[in-house]
Amino acid sequence: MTASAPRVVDAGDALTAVLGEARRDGRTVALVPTMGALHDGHLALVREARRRADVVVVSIFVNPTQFGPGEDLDRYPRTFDADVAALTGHADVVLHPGVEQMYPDGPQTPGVTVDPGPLGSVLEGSVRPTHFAGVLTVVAKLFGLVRPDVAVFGEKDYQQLVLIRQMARRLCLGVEVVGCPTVREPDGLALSSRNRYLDAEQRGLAAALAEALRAADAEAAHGASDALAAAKTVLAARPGVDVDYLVVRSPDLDDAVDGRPARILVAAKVGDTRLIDNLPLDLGSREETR
Ligand SMILES: Nc1ncnc2c1ncn2[C@@H]1O[C@H](COP(=O)(O)OP(=O)(O)OP(=O)(O)O)[C@@H](O)[C@H]1O
Ligand SMILES: CC(C)(CO)[C@@H](O)C(=O)[O-]
Ligand code: BAL
Repeated sequence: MTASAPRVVDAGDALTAVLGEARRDGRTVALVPTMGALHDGHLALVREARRRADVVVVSIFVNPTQFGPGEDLDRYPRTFDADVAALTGHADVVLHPGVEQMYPDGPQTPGVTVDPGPLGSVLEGSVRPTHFAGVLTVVAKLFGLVRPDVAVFGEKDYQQLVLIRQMARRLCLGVEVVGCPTVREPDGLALSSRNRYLDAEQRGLAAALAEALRAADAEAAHGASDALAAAKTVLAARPGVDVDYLVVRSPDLDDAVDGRPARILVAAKVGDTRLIDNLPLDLGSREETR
């Protein structure tokens, strides 16, 4: 049997019709928001969506409001036909809205921007100050268009996942936000659409991010400072990796406490390409382990 291609719709009547039909039949709907240039990390989210709902909608929209001035909005990879082909047999609907449909009154419409609060200004937000307002606003709009029962996001963008969970809860959006573990290359590099910007030498250097996180994991039983020190040692040996931040935080991104689960998060530039990664850590405490 040949797998059927997903139905491609924009944010107009066809979307309303296809979702209305599903709802009438009592089927549940999962949404996987993406910016396209799909890879196996995205497909893992789509498979999780399939496990959790009857109808799987994947949105492909390169959202201008989450890119700051001088960022890569114009050169962000756009591979729509290949994306639809990759989703064949996996997704039911591809939502591909136009910018004017998502922002009918212009991208910076006063009164419709979601405020990410203090967590939006740290870590990624300290380097990309308007980024999370753009992400949360477009995700809220996608939730409004699709009204999903479940929405699936990757842990690769961990701060984004925490903020979207907060938004869904605080705005009572009635959607279950599910996080999926990061899918990696064999050397540990987290799959990312931006990896295609890397040349061969940079690609080699980029593996240092995951290597540093693994080194932290190996020391985690000794507590947060030993874990952090191990990761720093790895990154210090790679001068071509320009670290923006390397921190250990609680799963909610508050300060980490030894003896508890935590996350280590890293962001670095390799050439002109900014990469992020993170890993869960199970922190022991020095007193217990020494
Ligand atoms: N390696 C990965 N494993 C699991 N999920 C991922 C991975 N990469 C991206 N995702 C998730 O896919 C969703 C869509 O992300 P997006 O389209 O921005 O892809 P991306 O590869 O993260 O691109 P970018 O290079 O812009 O960061 C997000 O929820 C993101 O966290
Ligand atoms: C969630 C998202 C699709 C919103 O544009 C984007 O930030 C992404 O791809 O992670
Ligand atoms: N995956 C996060 C999207 C962004 O960096 O804009």
